[in-house]
Amino acid sequence: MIEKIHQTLRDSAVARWSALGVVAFTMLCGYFLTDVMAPLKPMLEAQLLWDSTDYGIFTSAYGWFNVFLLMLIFGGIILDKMGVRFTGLGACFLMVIGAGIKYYAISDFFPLGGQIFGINSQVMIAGLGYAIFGVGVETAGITVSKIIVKWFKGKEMALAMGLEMATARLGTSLALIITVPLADTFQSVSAPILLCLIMLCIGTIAFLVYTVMDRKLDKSIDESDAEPEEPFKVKDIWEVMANKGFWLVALLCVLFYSAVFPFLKYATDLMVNKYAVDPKLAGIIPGLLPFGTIILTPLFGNLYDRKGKGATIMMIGAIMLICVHGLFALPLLNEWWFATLVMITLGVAFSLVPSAMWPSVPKIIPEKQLGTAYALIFWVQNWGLMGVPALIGWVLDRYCKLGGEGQPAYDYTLPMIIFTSFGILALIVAIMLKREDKKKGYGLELPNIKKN
Ligand SMILES: NCCCC[C@H](N)C(=O)NCC(=O)O
Repeated sequence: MIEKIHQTLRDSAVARWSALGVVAFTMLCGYFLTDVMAPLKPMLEAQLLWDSTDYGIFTSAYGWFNVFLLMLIFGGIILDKMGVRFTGLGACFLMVIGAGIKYYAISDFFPLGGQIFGINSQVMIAGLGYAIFGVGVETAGITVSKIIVKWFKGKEMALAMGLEMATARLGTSLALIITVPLADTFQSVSAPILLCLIMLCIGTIAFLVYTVMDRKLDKSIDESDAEPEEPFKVKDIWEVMANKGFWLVALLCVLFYSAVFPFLKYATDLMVNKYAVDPKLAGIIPGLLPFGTIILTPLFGNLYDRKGKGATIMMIGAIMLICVHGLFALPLLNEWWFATLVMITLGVAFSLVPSAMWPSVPKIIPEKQLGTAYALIFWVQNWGLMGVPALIGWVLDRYCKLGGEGQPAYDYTLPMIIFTSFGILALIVAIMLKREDKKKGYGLELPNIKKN
């Protein structure tokens, strides 16, 4: 007798890779807006009279609601309770609303000159928009992670996560490379933000398409013999939080990402001030970083899927991070080509750690708690994404200003020492995670693809 094999839609390679393509495009649109203001820092200072502290406050707004109003944690609970379709669409709408407010604040329609809590009202309103957008894009991020686990568990999960991150980071590269030329062409700082707003609307339509695919997947799961998923309960949060492996991943995440994403917000300015790169071209060098990760993150993800060694990969990434920021801090070879080489190395580190870290979470946490676990990790990470840019902006204004006509505005040594320290702490945590894996047998050093 021929045994009937009950398949679900995720067993179709075309279906699962198409689903990935659609949600990855939505994330690309989100990442574009996230980093669009970074290359504009010198323009914001020259045209809108912002200083580094204003820029730091605005950039830190990304995490205001996620951190203080616990929006990310609510997002994770909603995700586990209501599912990916409802949560993903809600996240897209928040991104569009936030981007709209940010555009209004930077556009010519905004009345200049006011203050809110003693801070430039333009900075505060742009920050409000960015804070709402931050809730949307982070919730979209955890939703997409859960979507990938749903379609790819036991298959090419790390490769899929790597490809999703790679696509999303195309958005970061676009932001860093095309923003200044676009603002110059239209003679307007707000023109690139308007483009982001349009792209976010298209990204929302793409997610709507995904909801149709997701419905079909659920239907095929219902019709198969697959075990039904246990429903999420609030006590699951405490279970996740009682897990030491979870905390180590969360700590590694905040330390590692604090040395990368906030660094990117200042990297264009670093190129101008330390390496004397023309401000019009300065975004190209940091723009190479996400570009490098576009190729390498899926490559390392594929390696993890097939060969394992996840904990070791994270340690190597942390060591490279320390070397890179150390080299940026040293008064050595202040040449654009040297900065480019170091930036490419950072791209390798920035591919290694995420390609192993995100697919390791489902090895530590059961699937029904994954939304909450990713949300908690993103919440911890958001303390860094919020606090570090504000800290660096303040440090620049307070300790790094250089005087004199024709001189660069800032000495970046101290900010780069701060970023190096995050790398050192990340390495210590990565070593602890490897030890914990040995003790608890999470399987971080084992391949993800199960051989039948
Ligand atoms: N510039 C985008 C910030 C996204 C942060 C997000 N919480 C995250 O960590 N995503 C994974 C990644 O490596 O991009």
